[in-house]
Amino acid sequence: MGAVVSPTISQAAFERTMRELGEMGMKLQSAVKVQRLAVETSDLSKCDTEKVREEAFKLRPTVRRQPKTGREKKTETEGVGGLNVDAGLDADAEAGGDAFEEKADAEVVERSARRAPPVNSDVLPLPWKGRLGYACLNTYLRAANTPVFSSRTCRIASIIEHRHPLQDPTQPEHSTKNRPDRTQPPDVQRGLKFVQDLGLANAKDIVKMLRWNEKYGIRFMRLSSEMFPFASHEEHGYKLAPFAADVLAEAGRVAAELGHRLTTHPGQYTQIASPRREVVDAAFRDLEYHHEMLSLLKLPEQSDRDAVMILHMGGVYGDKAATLDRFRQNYAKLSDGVKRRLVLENDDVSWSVHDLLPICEELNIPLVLDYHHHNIVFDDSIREGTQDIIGLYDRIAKTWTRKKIKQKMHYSEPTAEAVTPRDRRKHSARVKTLPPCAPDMDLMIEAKDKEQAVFELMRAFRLPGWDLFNDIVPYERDDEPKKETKRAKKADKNITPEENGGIRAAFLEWFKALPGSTFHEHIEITDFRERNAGRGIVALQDIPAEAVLFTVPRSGILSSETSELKGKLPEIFQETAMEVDDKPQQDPWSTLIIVMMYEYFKGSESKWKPYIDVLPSSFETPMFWSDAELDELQASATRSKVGKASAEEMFQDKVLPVIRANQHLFPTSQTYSDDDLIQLAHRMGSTIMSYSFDFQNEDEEDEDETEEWVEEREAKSTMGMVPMADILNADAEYNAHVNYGDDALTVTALRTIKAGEEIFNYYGPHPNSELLRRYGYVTPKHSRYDVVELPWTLVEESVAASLGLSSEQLDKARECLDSDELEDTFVLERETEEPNPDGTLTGSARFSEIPEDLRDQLKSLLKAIRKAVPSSVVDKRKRDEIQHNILIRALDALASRYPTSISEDERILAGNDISERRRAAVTVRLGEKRLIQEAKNYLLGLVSDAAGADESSAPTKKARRSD
Ligand SMILES: C[S@@+](CC[C@H](N)C(=O)[O-])C[C@H]1O[C@@H](n2cnc3c(N)ncnc32)[C@H](O)[C@@H]1O
Repeated sequence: MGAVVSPTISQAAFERTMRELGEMGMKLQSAVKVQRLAVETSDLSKCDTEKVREEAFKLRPTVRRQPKTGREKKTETEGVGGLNVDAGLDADAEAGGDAFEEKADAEVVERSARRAPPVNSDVLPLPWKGRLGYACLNTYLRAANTPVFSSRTCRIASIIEHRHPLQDPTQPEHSTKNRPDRTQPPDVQRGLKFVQDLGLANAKDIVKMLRWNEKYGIRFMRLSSEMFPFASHEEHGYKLAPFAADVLAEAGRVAAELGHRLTTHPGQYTQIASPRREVVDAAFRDLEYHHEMLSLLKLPEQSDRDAVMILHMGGVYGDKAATLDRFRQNYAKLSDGVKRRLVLENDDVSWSVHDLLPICEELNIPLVLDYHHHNIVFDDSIREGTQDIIGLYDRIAKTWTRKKIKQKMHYSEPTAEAVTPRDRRKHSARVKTLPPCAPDMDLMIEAKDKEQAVFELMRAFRLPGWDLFNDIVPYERDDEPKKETKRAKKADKNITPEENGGIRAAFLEWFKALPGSTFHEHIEITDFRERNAGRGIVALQDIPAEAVLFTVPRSGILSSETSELKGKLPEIFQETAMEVDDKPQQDPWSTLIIVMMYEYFKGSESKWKPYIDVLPSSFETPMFWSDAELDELQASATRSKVGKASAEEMFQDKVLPVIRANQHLFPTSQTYSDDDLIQLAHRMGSTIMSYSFDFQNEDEEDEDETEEWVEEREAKSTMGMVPMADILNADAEYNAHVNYGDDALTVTALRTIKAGEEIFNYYGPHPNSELLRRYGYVTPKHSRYDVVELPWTLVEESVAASLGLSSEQLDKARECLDSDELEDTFVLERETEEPNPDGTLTGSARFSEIPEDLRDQLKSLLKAIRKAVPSSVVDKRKRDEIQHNILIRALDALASRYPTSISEDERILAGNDISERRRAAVTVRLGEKRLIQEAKNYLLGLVSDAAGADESSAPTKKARRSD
């Protein structure tokens, strides 16, 4: 028995420990950051900060991603409420993996200690007379209050989106308040200007970096290849001269004035020896782009010659000789300008110094020696280290001097514990020594800490300039706590692009592998965190109406029908489980939560693991707000609908007992406290709220049902999680539709979807308050559906005040009414049209009617008052007017429950420094106040119309009388 039980327990305990270690790792990481502030006091020989940092990263739990969708009863596309899920599962798995690898790691470190140093030479190039440089990014300036950097970029979809004018073109763009307005006609030039402006901002920052470098003794820098985003793209590319010549010339002027060297390094995909035509074409375009950028710097002759473009040979494509031949042929076709600047660099996979030197000599191409790469790809007949190439130094130098270009080299070091070539490809954050190069070399330090790595080297060897940066603190500055806090919060809430990309790619791959799934080739999952909308799906090319965007097989839906838990715990899924009295009755919510927790605890054993990984773990719904945040909703009825306590009661009654009683089915759950399990249930519940769909069970479909999808969802419908369909965001104007088929759900385009457009589902005609409650976001387009709840007590108070009744008189009148029939609240809303069949909206929304049930109930009360308090009887002809005035007074009372006015709220929303939650709360309460105002204006209109009618009828009567 023990042998069976204990592994489970130790595994569970282990996972828990690893989770805690993850948290410690985070703490360690921040501690390390703080330590790193003290560059001045760092002692390289004692403290390997890089190793500590690497360890901290290894232990860091994977973070999470963004909120999700919802569902709406009357619409067929029923996404449920939304949340942010995280990759907590992933984190656990990874952390577990790390621990299992601990032993192996120890071995690795030991072997590493035995390994020859990467630079096994006695030569130290001292006294140093050369230039040390860093590549592309200055970490200190990047983190400044106004960041300075040259790699602002965007996605192609953003270029396409920015072909449309901003909602308010007179104002700057804002991530939520002033976006491109897709209802306006697109203009290619506008999109082009958008991306070119990014490039200009990048290029303008070169001067700032140069001046900063100069101040601290750095005179060598690589320019970012991302300077002008997509400039070499086949379709979206552009020339630089027409718009960037001046800015680049200014950068070049400053570089020349200060004697700084500028170089570039086109990316790894720029390969002119590829057997694929399109790769070579793209490489040619990219090299021309880099050449144009460097030429527009208008550098003095020697500096211009030194402004080289470093290129790798690229792949081997199965045949080194053939690849070299292709290189020769294509090199011959390059423009003279490109040829002048082109330099080849040995890489860390295939092309060693020994491979490249001959072709460089043959074609008159300088060879840049990268020590780090060389120590991975070296001539193993000799040995690792620099000994095999020191003899080649002269030949390498000649490849430069014969073109009258100042030689440069690259230097970096592998991370401390790296042994295998794969491990060693990772550059360390800083470097500890100088390579055995000539002391006047231009040496590019390729280390993650960029300029900080250069400083550390300067300080370690007291290189010229080492005393200049005493007064500067590295990039983790403590003079910007606010900014850093804000950023850290965002990073915590949303996973990093890398993590996101990995999880997203794994999910897409998983989805495509589901039998029966399809995914249109012209759509892609996209990151919309910049506008707080998590992920979504966009069209990459125009997609015609009715095209199938993707298909989700029913077997891929996660529900109580598809999860194997149904077979393992049939009792909770039987219909009787909903009916037996002595146990709490399960319901579709509780069963789906249990199913999701089952799949969660299964971890990598779950069929849905890649899907669960992309679900959210944190949420913006009011369920997770603090009291202070909820207070911002003021008098909105939303506040009373959050339902946290009732949700927790349900988890206690229905979810926890099932998990506790079946721990073998929920491995590791025994290491969770009740509170932990409740938190997990919250997470699953909120995910279901904003992501799930309602759909009819296959075996319960009406035999005669000929419609493909189901309009009305009856009691037998099931809630399920529909991968991919729930990646779609929603909009009041939507362009996609979910069709419920027997075997699959298909999502089709309702109208032509233009390239760059987001694909939107429809959650239903929800007011912003409901969008917030279920999905955690609000949007101006849904304000047409806003509602406000008028409590009946306010109407009664208004009646008493208007008619001068005492509370006893009101009570007496109330006794004449059947209290069971009385409604507590009435919902006021605007009259608005349904969306058109193609998902667009026409017409406006306006308040045009007092709800009939409110009118009837008020009439009944007034009637009862007439009966109970005959002295209060008013002129019959005035009854309508009195009713209207009673309602106006009630609305005033309702409005007065909101402490701020409409204009104050508008001012708050117009401000920039407002958190997303506050913005959402203010939007909700403002929408309600506006509706109250509109309803009041409507009633005032009725009153004044009636007065006008009275006036116009009065003289007639008088006239009649005088007759
Ligand atoms: C079904 S999910 C949609 C996919 C989700 N964006 C994601 O990252 O997984 C529903 C959630 O997406 C977000 N969402 C959907 N439509 C949105 C919109 N128009 N604006 C902002 N957020 C939106 C909300 O957080 C909502 O709870």
